[in-house]
Amino acid sequence: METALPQKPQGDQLIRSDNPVRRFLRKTYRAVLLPAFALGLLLSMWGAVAYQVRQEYHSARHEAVLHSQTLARTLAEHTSHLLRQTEHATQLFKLKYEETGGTLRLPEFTRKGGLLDSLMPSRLELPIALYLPDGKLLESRNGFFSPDISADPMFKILGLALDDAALASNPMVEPKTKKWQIQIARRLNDAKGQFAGVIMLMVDPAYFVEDYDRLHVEPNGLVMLTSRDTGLAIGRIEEHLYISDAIDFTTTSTDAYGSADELTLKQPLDGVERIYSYRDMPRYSLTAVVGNTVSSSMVRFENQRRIYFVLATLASMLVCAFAALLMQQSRRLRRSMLAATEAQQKLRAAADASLDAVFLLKACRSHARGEVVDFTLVDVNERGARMLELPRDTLLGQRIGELVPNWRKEGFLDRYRAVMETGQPLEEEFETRNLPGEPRWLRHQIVAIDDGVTVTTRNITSRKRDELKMRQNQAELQAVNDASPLGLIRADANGHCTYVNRTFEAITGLTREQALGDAWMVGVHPNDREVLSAAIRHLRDTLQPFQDTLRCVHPDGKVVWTSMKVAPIIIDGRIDGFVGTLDDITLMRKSVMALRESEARLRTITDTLPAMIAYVDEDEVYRFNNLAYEREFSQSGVGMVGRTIRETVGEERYQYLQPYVQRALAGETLSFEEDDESHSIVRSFEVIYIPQFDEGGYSVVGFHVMRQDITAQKREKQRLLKLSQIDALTGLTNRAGFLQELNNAMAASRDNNTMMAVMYMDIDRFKPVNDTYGHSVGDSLLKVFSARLTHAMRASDTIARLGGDEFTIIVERLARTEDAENLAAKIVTTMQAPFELDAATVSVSTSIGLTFYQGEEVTPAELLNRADMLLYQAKQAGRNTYRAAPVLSALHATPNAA
Ligand SMILES: Nc1nc2c(ncn2[C@@H]2O[C@H](COP(=O)(O)OP(=O)(O)OP(=O)(O)O)[C@@H](O)[C@H]2O)c(=O)[nH]1
Repeated sequence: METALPQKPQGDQLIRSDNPVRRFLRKTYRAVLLPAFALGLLLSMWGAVAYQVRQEYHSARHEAVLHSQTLARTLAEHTSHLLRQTEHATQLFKLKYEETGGTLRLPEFTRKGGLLDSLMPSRLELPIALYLPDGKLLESRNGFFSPDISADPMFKILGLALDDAALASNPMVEPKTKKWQIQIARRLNDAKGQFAGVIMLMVDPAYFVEDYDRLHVEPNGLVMLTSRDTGLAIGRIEEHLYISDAIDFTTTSTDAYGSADELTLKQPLDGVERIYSYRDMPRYSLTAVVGNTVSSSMVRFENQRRIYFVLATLASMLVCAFAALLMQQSRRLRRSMLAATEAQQKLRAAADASLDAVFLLKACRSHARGEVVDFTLVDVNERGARMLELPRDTLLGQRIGELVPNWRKEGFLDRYRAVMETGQPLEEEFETRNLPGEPRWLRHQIVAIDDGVTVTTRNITSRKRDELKMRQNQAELQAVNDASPLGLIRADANGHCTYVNRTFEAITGLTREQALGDAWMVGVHPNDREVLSAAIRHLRDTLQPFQDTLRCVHPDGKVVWTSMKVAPIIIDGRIDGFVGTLDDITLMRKSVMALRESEARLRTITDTLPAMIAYVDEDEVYRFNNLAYEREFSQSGVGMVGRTIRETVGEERYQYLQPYVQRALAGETLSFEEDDESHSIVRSFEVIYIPQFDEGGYSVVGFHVMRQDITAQKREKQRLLKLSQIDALTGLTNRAGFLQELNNAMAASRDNNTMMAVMYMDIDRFKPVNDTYGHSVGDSLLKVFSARLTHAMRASDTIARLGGDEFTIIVERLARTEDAENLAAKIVTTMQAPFELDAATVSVSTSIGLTFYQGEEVTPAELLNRADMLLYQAKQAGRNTYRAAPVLSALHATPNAA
């Protein structure tokens, strides 16, 4: 919670609300101000430097001009002096000439150590000539002179002039020698003062400039004499001599620093820049010019200027660097201000958007002691206003003690004051009923600010409810875990135990505190700890649950057998921990062991029995079988336990057994016979299925099978049965056998819709035979009668002796009734022949009752009775005949008779 929550838009917000043009101008102003200031500073500085350099330049230039001028003056004075000396030489000649009455000649005058040498350096060997008054050359020395100068203006002037002044010509080029010369001439007078001729000397100006070294001209400096009238000039630079007739120059005589004559060549002599000055020699129309090179004249200035520029450059760099630094700092400051403003706005927005109610409170102090007695609400966000259920504007400026009842009583004032005094923030959660609306849970954060506190409040009622719910769930989960019959253990990814339930404590004998961390391993039997290592490896390799049996050992040595299951807790494909369960199987294991012993005993017993015994579960899978069963059904020595009946007995036999199996699994105890023709001999088995119910007796969980070979018993039974159905005297089927056969024949007739016949016959007057010949002869007659009857019938016919002298015959698959009647007639006839007996020959006859059957609804007894009735009718008809009729309509129809 920050200490300030601005109420109004700040400066940057105002800027943001400006129109784009003003914003652009402000930005431009901010961007340009500092660079412009730096630029102005640089311009001012460089302007000052330039001004100073310019001043220095002019000063240096002026000094250079003055220096040149001094040299030019020296040159001019030297030249003037020499020329004046030349004039004096002419004057001396004049004087001597006139003294000698015009006899002085040049040799005399110019001889070594003569008059001329007294005035002029002899080494000059100045050309000298003496002209007659008519202008003709009288004599000359050291040079060429024109032979006639009568037309020369200077000669004319001298001829006319009366004064004694010498005339000097302008510098000129002597046409013949092409040398530059100054002619100095003086009038000679004779004794009468008449014009007697002219003495003339010629001076080569080169001489003046050749005397260069005296002037101390700077290296590469120029020394020059020039004629203002002719433009002829002769100069020297170092060892080079320049002669020109086209030197053009201008002169300036004043400048800002006082008088200084400077000369400027319009056409430079060479590429070297010089500062020239001059000195006029008006008498000779000459100007002495001296020029020093700028490089040598201005060397001090150049050094000075260089220093100025270096210093100015350094200063400029400093200004630029400083300006750049200022701009950078300005940008940073600007960014910081923007960031601060933005952060302030975001903070405000965050405060308004916050899930928390935010209150900014300023301390109210008592006048007397300055003690904090209340707090004024300086700012509050929207959520805070909603919490107090008042508009925000209304809340601002109000005292919190008046806004929230019981605020002081519940100790908030003291806590706020404590936060202010200690500076330590306070965070607490509490339930309040002081605020409008429902009672609620609040989380309160109090932070000290300057002379107040900020209070951040969040409604955590729902979270508190969730926590309560979660604690309830945890308690429930704890109770469930503790009530679980399974021991539960939770371990982290390193296998360190973090939780066990009560059952785990009971199984391992360790308390929860003892089990945490790695200590729970001591509860595992030392020989089984490798199982745990294997479990961890398995889980890490496969991420699949692991199950095995594990022994736990209590501190007192008691061993508990458990079934252990461990599964990894996988989060994002990585093992985050493990959850394991321990199931106490000690009792079950004892039961299993006891069961195994019992089963072993049972197996021992049942293996000694000849009967085949097995147990099949509800899935028709063998769970037990004895040795006899295995011998009967095992294929290739493969055990049967775990295999189904279908797999064991084969598909064909299973189809036969399936109905019985289903009946047994439906809860029926049943017994049936099963014939086995799979071997070379046909064997019969008696099979008994006894269902096994679960403990409650409600559902069938399987059935017991008892199977024994009854082939021998069955054969004996059949033999006895057969014996019981045979008449001992005649070997024919007796009454019981006949009734069985009759029953079978009637069923076949019905099934096949075929007709059959039943004959009931009796020997006529048999009693007299017994009476006459004795009972044994009677028996013999019965035997022979039976044999003759058997002979007369087909093998497929059934012939029986019901008793006494009564016989019955079953004829099946009759095509017509007539066939049976013909058979009856044939029997009657056959029996009429005498019977040759051992003791006597006896003649008897027989009577037959014949009836037919083809699916009618009559019983065997009724059918037989019907034949008996027809026999009676045959007897009544006088015997030795037969009577035939259908079984039902016989009473109403007239029976056929032989
Ligand atoms: N020898 C001998 N006689 C028998 C046997 N069983 C019954 N009898 C006699 O057979 C005689 C049967 O006589 P009946 O059929 O009643 O009389 P019948 O003389 O044949 O007279 P009708 O049948 O009316 O022609 C009786 O006298 C019986 O005692 C027997 O197994 N052996």
